[in-house]
Amino acid sequence: MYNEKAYELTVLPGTNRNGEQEGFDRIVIRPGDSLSIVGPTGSGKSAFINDIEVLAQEDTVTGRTILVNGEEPSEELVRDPAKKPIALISQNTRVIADLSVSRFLALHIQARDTGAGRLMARTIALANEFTGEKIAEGMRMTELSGGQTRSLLIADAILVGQTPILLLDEVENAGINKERVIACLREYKKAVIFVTHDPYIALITDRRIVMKNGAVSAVIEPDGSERVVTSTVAEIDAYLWDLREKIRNGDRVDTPDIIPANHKKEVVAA
Ligand SMILES: Nc1ncnc2c1ncn2[C@@H]1O[C@H](COP(=O)(O)OP(=O)(O)OP(=O)(O)O)[C@@H](O)[C@H]1O
Repeated sequence: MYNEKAYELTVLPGTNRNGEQEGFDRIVIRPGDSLSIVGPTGSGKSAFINDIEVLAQEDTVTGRTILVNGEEPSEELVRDPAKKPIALISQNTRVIADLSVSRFLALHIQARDTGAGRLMARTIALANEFTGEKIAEGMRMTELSGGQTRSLLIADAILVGQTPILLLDEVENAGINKERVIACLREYKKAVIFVTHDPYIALITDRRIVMKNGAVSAVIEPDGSERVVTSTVAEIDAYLWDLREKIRNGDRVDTPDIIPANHKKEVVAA
């Protein structure tokens, strides 16, 4: 089982779209780390996490190398899906097996042979912490909404697959509670890398990697200067989450103010 072994990934630089060397030395990703990958459309965000997903060895378009625990990964780690320490969940991830939620989880639990009791109920309960629309055991996998599917797959990767590294590609618009996902991944000591256009995710991750022209152009670590903005964005995000739920429920919305006035002043003063 993965959780018995900690995995550390090291990304070594490749080249940008003009074939020029990237300007970083190495990026090390440890258990419990959260990273976001930001940058304009076409800047190479997906290519970056694809390198991690395939454990690139200078054999992708970027020429990057990924080391696992400081070494070139074994063939088994790269090829065997049951051994691979990485799960990629994107906004396009769909489940095509026509199974109920409980059957899908039962098959995965059986395949992973975790032998832990109540794992199915715990996985569904965890998924339900991530999504606003509750998932029930008897629902068909193919009938789940995008948000429900992503929530269940993230919970499944954490509890059943016990995958140490999660790559989440633009899942923010999919109706999942990002804050809860990040807190949970920290709690379970998972490393998580978000490809994101969402300012809130970018601000609450431990590091943000900025992409330009196919290369990493900066690695930004919080230094406290963004603290006030982050807490304001948290409030806006919570407000929007609530608003979305109300509108989805068919309610009228009449909440007048998004941010308390004192907060606005702090932001202006910052
Ligand atoms: N270092 C690189 N060298 C050569 N080609 C690259 C490099 N990085 C990315 N590319 C190519 O550039 C194109 C755009 O990259 P990618 O899809 O990763 O961008 P993105 O930032 O994820 O875009 P979007 O936000 O639209 O999803 C792809 O065809 C990709 O293969």
